[in-house]
Amino acid sequence: MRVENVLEKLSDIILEKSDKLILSKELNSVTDNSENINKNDVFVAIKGYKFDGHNFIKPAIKKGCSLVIIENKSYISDLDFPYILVSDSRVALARLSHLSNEIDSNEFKIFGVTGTNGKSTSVNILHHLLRESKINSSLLSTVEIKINDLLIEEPYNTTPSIIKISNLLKQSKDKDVNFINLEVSSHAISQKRIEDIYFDIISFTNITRDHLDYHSSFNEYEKIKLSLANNLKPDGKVIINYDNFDMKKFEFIDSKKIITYGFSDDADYVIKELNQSIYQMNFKLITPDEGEISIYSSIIGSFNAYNIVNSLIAARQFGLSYEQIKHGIITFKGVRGRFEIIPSSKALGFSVVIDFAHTPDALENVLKNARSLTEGRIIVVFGAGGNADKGKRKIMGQIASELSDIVVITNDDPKDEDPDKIIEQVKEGVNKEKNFIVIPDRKTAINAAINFANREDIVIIAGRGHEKFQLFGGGKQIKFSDYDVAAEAIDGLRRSMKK
Ligand SMILES: CC(=O)N[C@H]1[C@@H](OP(=O)(O)OP(=O)(O)OC[C@H]2O[C@@H](n3ccc(=O)[nH]c3=O)[C@H](O)[C@@H]2O)O[C@H](CO)[C@@H](O)[C@@H]1O[C@H](C)C(=O)N[C@@H](C)C(=O)N[C@H](CCC(=O)O)C(=O)O
Ligand SMILES: Nc1ncnc2c1ncn2[C@@H]1O[C@H](COP(=O)(O)OP(=O)(O)OP(=O)(O)O)[C@@H](O)[C@H]1O
Repeated sequence: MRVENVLEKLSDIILEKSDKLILSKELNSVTDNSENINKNDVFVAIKGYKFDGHNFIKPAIKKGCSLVIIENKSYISDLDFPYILVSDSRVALARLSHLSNEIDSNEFKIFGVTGTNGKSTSVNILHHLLRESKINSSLLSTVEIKINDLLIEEPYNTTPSIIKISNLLKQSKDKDVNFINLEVSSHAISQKRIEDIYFDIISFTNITRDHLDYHSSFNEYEKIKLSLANNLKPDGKVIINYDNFDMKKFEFIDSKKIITYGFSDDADYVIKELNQSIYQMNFKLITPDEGEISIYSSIIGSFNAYNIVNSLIAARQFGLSYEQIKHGIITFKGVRGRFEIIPSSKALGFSVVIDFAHTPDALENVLKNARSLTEGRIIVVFGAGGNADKGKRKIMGQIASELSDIVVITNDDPKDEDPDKIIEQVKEGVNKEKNFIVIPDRKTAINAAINFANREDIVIIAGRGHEKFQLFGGGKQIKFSDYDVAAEAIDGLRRSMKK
């Protein structure tokens, strides 16, 4: 990549350029982080939420970058260095990442899923279906980033930075991986983490309340999510959960591109006769091309029936046969921390489930699903995360107390907020006539809930799913896995019962 290539790639967003540019200058790579500069890199200054990258131009130059891309004109006056002023640094970062990696999203088949819930599960299912059919596939999801079966990283963000996505596309290309499964968060869309990535299939699972700390209103959150459709390839398809959306919202998309699914008879793929126990689920699916088929799965819940059908439609679009798909669904064991049952709880006659439900809608779904599975009681342990949407806390308290028999309110990831205040806000929604208890220490809360359980009960430990650390103020992290803590409590109980 040379300076002249950069100028060409950014031509429509360049506002001004320095007269120090040497067109033939060979550049190494591109980064927006002054800490990661290698010699001859391009440094792109991004105004972020915590920092302004423009303040790191000098350290970046000191570390050996050869070109800076900036967005804020006021930094030019004392800059005696090759620069390009652009109208949008985030767009520049995306384009230059793809340029330096020599990738173009049109070379890949990309499945992008957005929605408040169901993204990770859907992309994981499609990745599994492709892998079971011996097809190369990459997975970029909250829980894991994988190229084929190789774990590359357990990420922090749901959608990685554009630099990371671009690098993963490059690594995928080098390994002959053509299929990419990408979770797309609303933050990623608004921060242009998917700029210049065009999708073959875009799926909308549902849009319910979340992240209203970040987006100014629900309408704004919804608008951002729906705008993902602007990144559809010309021959791409859009998959929509018919039960969860007013289809009028999609009138801006050519209806020939839309494929719907749901329990509603009006959907293109109709789910029928869902039967489930705690260990398996089966349902019938009326398909437009194969008539009625039967689906068997070891992941359960009507929300997972949605996720399965979502991925099934994408798999059909990517050319898999129904035989391949049905086989893949049977062998799919679920995503870590998503209605994950701890097998050892079975020996105690009740079930302990780890679930990532951290939105009102997800909590409602998971509790309703649990209720439909047992005659016993539902015990829920949950809290609400700090530095996040405060308005959802009371609603989650209401839902928990309405839909379960015992509510144990505890800490989630308080982050920089006062944990007791978060608990108070959750408690506001709880019906005080019903059984509830506040145990701030999460380990003690999980232990208590498991000790409350009797035969046939289901204990739902909600909110943190697969996460391995609990986050407290000032960036303090404590190793904490809901699964491990619950498994230890179950073992302790089993040992004490044997005595
Ligand atoms: C608020 C937010 O979303 N921030 C995300 C954003 O960071 P940012 O652009 O604001 O960057 P910043 O930290 O302010 O820094 C600004 C610039 O200065 C640069 N810098 C900074 C320091 C320095 O020493 N040198 C330097 O050059 C940085 O590299 C950056 O270019 O872009 C980064 C890269 O893409 C993200 O990692 C980061 O996610 C933070 C960590 C985060 O917590 N995000 C959450 C809210 C989030 O994105 N969540 C969604 C959805 C989760 C869900 O599904 O529920 C997600 O996709 O993960
Ligand atoms: N299709 C769905 N509709 C509603 N709730 C769902 C759906 N799928 C999963 N859930 C619930 O949401 C939780 C998170 O599921 P999943 O990880 O698939 O969603 P996500 O959109 O990827 O969320 P995140 O980006 O926060 O990881 C699950 O543990 C379950 O409680």
